[in-house]
Amino acid sequence: MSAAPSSKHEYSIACMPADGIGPEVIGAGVEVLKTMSEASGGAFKFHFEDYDWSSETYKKLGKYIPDGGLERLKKHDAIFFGAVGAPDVPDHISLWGLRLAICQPLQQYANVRPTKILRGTESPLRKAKTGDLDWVIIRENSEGEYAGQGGRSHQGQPWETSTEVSIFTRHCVERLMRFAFEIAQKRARKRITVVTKSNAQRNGMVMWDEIAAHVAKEFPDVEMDKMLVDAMTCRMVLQPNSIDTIVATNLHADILSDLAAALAGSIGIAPTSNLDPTRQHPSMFEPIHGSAFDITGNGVANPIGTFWTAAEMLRWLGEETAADKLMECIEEVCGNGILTRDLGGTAGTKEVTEAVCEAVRKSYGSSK
Ligand SMILES: NC(=O)C1=CN([C@@H]2O[C@H](COP(=O)(O)OP(=O)(O)OC[C@H]3O[C@@H](n4cnc5c(N)ncnc54)[C@H](O)[C@@H]3O)[C@@H](O)[C@H]2O)C=CC1
Ligand SMILES: CC(=O)C(=O)O
Ligand SMILES: [K+]
Ligand SMILES: [Mn+2]
Repeated sequence: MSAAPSSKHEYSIACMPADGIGPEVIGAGVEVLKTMSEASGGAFKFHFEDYDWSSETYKKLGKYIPDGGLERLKKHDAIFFGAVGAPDVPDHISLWGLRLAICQPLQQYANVRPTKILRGTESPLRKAKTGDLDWVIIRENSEGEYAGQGGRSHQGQPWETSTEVSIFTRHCVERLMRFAFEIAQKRARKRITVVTKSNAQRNGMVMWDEIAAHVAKEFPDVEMDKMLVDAMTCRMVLQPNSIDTIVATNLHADILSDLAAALAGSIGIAPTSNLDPTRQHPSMFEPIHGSAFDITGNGVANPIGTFWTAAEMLRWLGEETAADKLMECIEEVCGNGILTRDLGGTAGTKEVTEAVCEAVRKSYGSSK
């Protein structure tokens, strides 16, 4: 069972780089975490266990997760995940075979996706500077459009039929809304935007709105507004400063969070936490991006999204001070212009990783 934040300061981490640039960025993330542990003089420790579950495993064995695999995963405090997806496996097989096959049974129902413009980096938005865009998107991560309900019949026939049914249950929407409002309440601006599409989607999304309004009553100090998802894309681009916390469905938030990352500079910087807020199961931490086969093996993948992910994992495990320190080191390195190509720089994955490790050592006063 997953540990609640505790005084033991020793954590068992399942390391699952999986596909594409996953091994490159997770390798870099593990290096940074080990450096932090060492530089802190062992104030906290990690026991990493490697899991080679990937599209290669699938091609060899016909499945991503071996029998009994989920039970093995449950004994860890957290899962540090790269990305799944390979050019020669259909994307729906890989995503359902690994990422969703972990998130759903482990009830990691809250997906947290913060974004901001890091120091030393630029937003493609002309007027947005560091500090102007500082959002956290809370994505429903257990049902909605990715519930997996539906089917296909009469394949290949002119009358072929397929359904992709969105599922919204009161139980799941309510627990997610409460989680999102709690996050909004802890942030300085105490402001939440409930993203919806209740004009066109007249059942599930109408219930979604009603539950949001109901939960909002428990949080009188949180200012809530509601926005249709199409209009939300305009607001994100035109008035980034008017937004703080966003709560949205599985699909809507998936799309909005890639947009958010790009508006903050690059998809290569953004982290994701797949949380089981009850802490009954381990939570899973991953960069927001996918396996990026177009740049795999070139040594250019931006590891910042994975470092920020590592910071979010530290925070969840109760190592707040270390998490803040790591974020400060990331921003220092970016501020010094050590940036990968996606952020307009020339540094490779290795250079950025070494710079962050050095900043970590300095920050703990153990620079070599
Ligand atoms: N959670 C997961 O495991 C996810 C898996 N995927 C899978 O990944 C595969 C590729 O999907 P795409 O739609 O291409 O999305 P992607 O996020 O892998 O790549 C989109 C674009 O962003 C660039 N990019 C991504 N991460 C980067 C980084 N760290 N540094 C620099 N550039 C970066 C890529 O080079 C590419 O041009 C597919 O199989 C997809 O299903 C996609 C998203 C999430
Ligand atoms: C699958 C995907 O794109 C995501 O989880 O963000
Ligand atoms: K990922
Ligand atoms: Mn996505």
